This record gives sequence, structure tokens and C-alpha cells, in this order.
Amino acid sequence: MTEARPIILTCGEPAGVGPELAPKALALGLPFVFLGDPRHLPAGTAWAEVAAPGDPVAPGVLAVLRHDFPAPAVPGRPDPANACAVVEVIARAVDLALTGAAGGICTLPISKEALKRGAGFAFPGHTEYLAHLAGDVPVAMMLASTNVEPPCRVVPVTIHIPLAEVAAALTPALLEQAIRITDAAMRRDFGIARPRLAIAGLNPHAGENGVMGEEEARWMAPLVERLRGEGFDLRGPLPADTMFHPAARARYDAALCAYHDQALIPIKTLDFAGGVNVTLGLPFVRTSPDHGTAFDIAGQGVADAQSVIAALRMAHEMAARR
Ligand SMILES: NC(=O)C1=CN([C@@H]2O[C@H](COP(=O)(O)OP(=O)(O)OC[C@H]3O[C@@H](n4cnc5c(N)ncnc54)[C@H](O)[C@@H]3O)[C@@H](O)[C@H]2O)C=CC1
Ligand SMILES: NCC(=O)COP(=O)(O)O
Repeated sequence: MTEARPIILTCGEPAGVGPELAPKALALGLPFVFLGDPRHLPAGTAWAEVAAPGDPVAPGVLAVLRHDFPAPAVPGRPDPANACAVVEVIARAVDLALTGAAGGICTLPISKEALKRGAGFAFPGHTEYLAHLAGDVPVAMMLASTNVEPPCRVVPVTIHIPLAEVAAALTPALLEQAIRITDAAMRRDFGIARPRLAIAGLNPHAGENGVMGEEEARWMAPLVERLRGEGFDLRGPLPADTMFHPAARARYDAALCAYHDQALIPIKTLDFAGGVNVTLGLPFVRTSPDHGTAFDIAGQGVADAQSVIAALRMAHEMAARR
């Protein structure tokens, strides 16, 4: 059996909880390398600089690929001077994954606001930036539970846009693209031979035959029917409010949701600690914890590492399947 290639763990926003989670993630026992500035790690962290992702370090020591930042980190207070380096780290990790030096990347949380203000970052988040770095490939965001049965896996088809813009942004072409990407990724990355996908309606009661919204009857149901004809195992459009209880989740492998909160509220309610964010459709493996920078608790050492550990484990599992 070949040794698993390490996963690159990008530092994310240094004023958030990311850097303090990196040493806690050593509990995983699978190889990963922290890419960032070692000055941002908690005092007392046992770390060793490596020149390449696969270089050995002693057990219990955090391997660090050094990326020097202009400024130290003040917990809870992102420094605009560090914003460009946060973005550089993500790009460097992608290079390492694309060359095969790493098995994939796991990203610690960024502050979207800090990057926009400090670096003019033109992307809503990692997902869109990674798609760009990969050659502007179409991708989908999936959040997957690791602690609940049946699993909760959700794909927000529209992502970081105002609610007022959702109905216009949710087009047949976008939903079809998300269905195709999700189906392919469930097979390749999750080992599910015939993925069952559930499509959530946009409106209350999935429109109730047009009396509470017309998108479901006008184009969602015909799209689902057409793709079923191609062999996709689809159900829906379904009323979203009854899609996430255990008996309902047992009937599908992933749910495609119309907008961000329709997807993320169920998973963060069912499994905030073990939720993993995966970018589907990339030519390399990318996972992330499902939480953000948690500025309110940064620097206190109380941040829960379960989600980042689950994200690193899932990245290894996905890399092994590719
Ligand atoms: N993948 C990424 O880079 C993500 C980045 N974000 C960014 O994070 C920032 C803050 O977002 P929020 O909506 O406040 O979400 P958040 O997840 O940072 O915080 C929400 C609540 O959960 C708690 N929390 C989060 N992670 C925790 C952990 N590991 N252990 C214990 N408690 C934890 C926080 O203390 C806070 O009370 C924003 O700038 C957002 O854009 C949010 C989600 C994902
Ligand atoms: N709410 C989910 C989220 O913000 C994930 O964003 P990213 O992985 O694209 O950075």
C-alpha cells in the first residue's frame, strides 16, 4: 500500500480560529501540512518547517510550509496588511495540489469581508476563487455531514447572493449544471455508484401547483423529467421543509437546494461540529470545515477542531478514491 500524500491545510484568516485549529488537528493521525506563517500559531505549538509537503517531521509535531505574512495576528481583528498573503496561500496550495505534490487541499476559514476590503478580493469565497484557479471550471459547493445517519449532504445551487436575487439567478442551466456536477462527484469522490439526488423547490410547498410560486411547474419539473430520461436518479422538486428529517434523508444521497440558507441551515443544525464543505468539480480535492473565522472566540483556545479534522479525513478519503 502506498503512503497517503499529505493534504495542504491553508491558514485562512490569521485573526480567526484557523491557526489555533491546526495543531489540534494532529489528533487525526493522517498527514497534512500547515501552509502559513508560524508566527500565527498559538504560543507553545510544536512545529517544524518543511521544504516540501512530504518531508518528514517527528510525531506530534506540526509540519509547516512557511509563508511569511507582513503582520502578526491579533485575534478577532483582521489586519488589512495580511489580506493579500491570505489569498497567496490559497493559490500556492492549489499549485501544490495540481502538481501532485499534495493529495489535495483543506482550507481554514477566510473572512470574505477582510479579503474584499484588504486585498480587493474579487470572489465571494474560496469556492469561486478555486474554480478560477483551476481554469474557470464549473463547480458546485457541497456541505456533507459526518456525524449523522442518514447523512445530510446539501448543495446550494445559488450561493453567496442576496435573497432578493435568488429567483432570477436560479436558472434551468444553473440547476442542470449543479445536477451533473453533483452526480459525477458522488460517483468519483464518494464512491456512490448510482447517486440519488433530491431537488428542493424554490417556493413554499414547492409552489403547490402554481398557487405559491410558478418556477417549480414552469421549468423545474420539466428539467427533472428530461434529466431522468438521461438516466439521472432524481426526485423533486420537493417542498424543502420536509426534506431533511431522517426518513426523508434516507431516500436520497444529496439534496440540491435553491439558495444558501435552504441548504446550510439543515446541515449546520444537524451536524455543525462534523460538517465538511467540499468543492465538487475541481481537478483537485478541496475540503474545508463548515464554520467560519469565529472572531468572537479566536485566540481563546476553545475552538472545536472536529470539523477541520473531519474535513482533513474526507480530503484523504477523496484523494484515495481518485
Ligand atoms: N470557508 C470559509 O472560509 C468560511 C468563511 N466564513 C467567514 O467567517 C466569518 C464569520 O462568519 P459567521 O457567519 O460569523 O460564522 P462562524 O462559523 O465564524 O461563527 C458562527 C458561530 O459559531 C461559532 N463557531 C464557529 N466555529 C467554531 C468552532 N470551530 N468551535 C466552536 N464554535 C465555533 C462562533 O464562535 C460563532 O458563535 C465571515 O467573514 C464569513 O465570511 C464563513 C463560513 C465559511
Ligand atoms: N457559507 C459557506 C461558505 O461561506 C463557504 O465559502 P467558501 O468555502 O467558498 O469560502
